[in-house]
Amino acid sequence: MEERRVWDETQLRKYDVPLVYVPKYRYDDPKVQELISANKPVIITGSELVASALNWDVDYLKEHMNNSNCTVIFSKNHKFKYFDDKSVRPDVKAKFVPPTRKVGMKMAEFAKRLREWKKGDERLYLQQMLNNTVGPGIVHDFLRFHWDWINSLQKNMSWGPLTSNLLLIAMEGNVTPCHYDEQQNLFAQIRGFKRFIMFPPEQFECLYPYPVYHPHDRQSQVDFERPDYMKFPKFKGAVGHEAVIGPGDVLYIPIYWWHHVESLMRGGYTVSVNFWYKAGPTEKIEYPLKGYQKVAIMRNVEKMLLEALHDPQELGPLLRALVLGRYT
Ligand SMILES: CCC[C@@H](CC(=O)O)C(=O)C(=O)O
Ligand SMILES: [Zn+2]
Repeated sequence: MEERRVWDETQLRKYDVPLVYVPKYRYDDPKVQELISANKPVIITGSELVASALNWDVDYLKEHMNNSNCTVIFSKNHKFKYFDDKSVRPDVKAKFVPPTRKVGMKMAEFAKRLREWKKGDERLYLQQMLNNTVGPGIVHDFLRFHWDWINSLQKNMSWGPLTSNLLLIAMEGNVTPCHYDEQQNLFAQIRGFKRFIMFPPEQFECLYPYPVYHPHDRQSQVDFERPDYMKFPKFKGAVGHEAVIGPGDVLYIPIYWWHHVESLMRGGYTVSVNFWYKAGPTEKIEYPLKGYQKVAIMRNVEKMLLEALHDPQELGPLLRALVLGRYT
């Protein structure tokens, strides 16, 4: 049946990227397991995975997890580009300008800042791992997640262990720029609507990730709002897979798939919980290798060459000498 639209296209940001739609199926439809085992994205409805948390708004969370110290990210614009400057070399870190800043605060303070936010203020994005500092009310809701469904999925897909559940509370219009993760992800939407634009690992060449040693490792260098086609010409060839999810929906984001994520403009703040799983063991290696396996190989080659060469500036010339006129 035609579902009632509670959002419209004007709430989506416009990018110069052709899009195809991610399919949507009920959780008990065999297509869901078929797509997930093929590492393809799918919107899963009716799973009731986080039905016990559909009442998680900031007032309820303030009530039941106010002893937790939550990580809140501040940004001067709507983009929250992830960075990790802990593991980078001192010379790289010295040159790096972090695009956002992290502050620890209680849920009550976050709720207050959300309420009192006005145009021109830094935007906020709460990104906090659910841990044993949450109150008994949250534990109660968490224990009532539809674990037997997701545990059977984890087992059938021979995924590794669940590593974490991240609670995400974003202001309307917030954007997490395009990046990939090295974990399987079941992304559960609780409040508001989020839009994903995803690209398979095979489109690595269109998305130009930062060097592995950079704080923005795994993030695309392409600014979707103002793509630099001189520097990133192959971005013209990118084709995105679009999914818009709302309360009760779960989106499967396959490991190594690129994803740009935004909370719909004028849609109010959004609440989500993700489920990150380590990859399972690779059964039989089949040739030709899959896109994601080649990405993993390229990451290892970069790391090995950096280890051997020491100076990142030497990596380009060496790889050019290795490849140009010989493998091209
Ligand atoms: C820090 C994680 C943010 C999330 C995207 C989003 O909801 O803004 C994501 O990228 C993921 O779940 O992998
Ligand atoms: Zn991600």
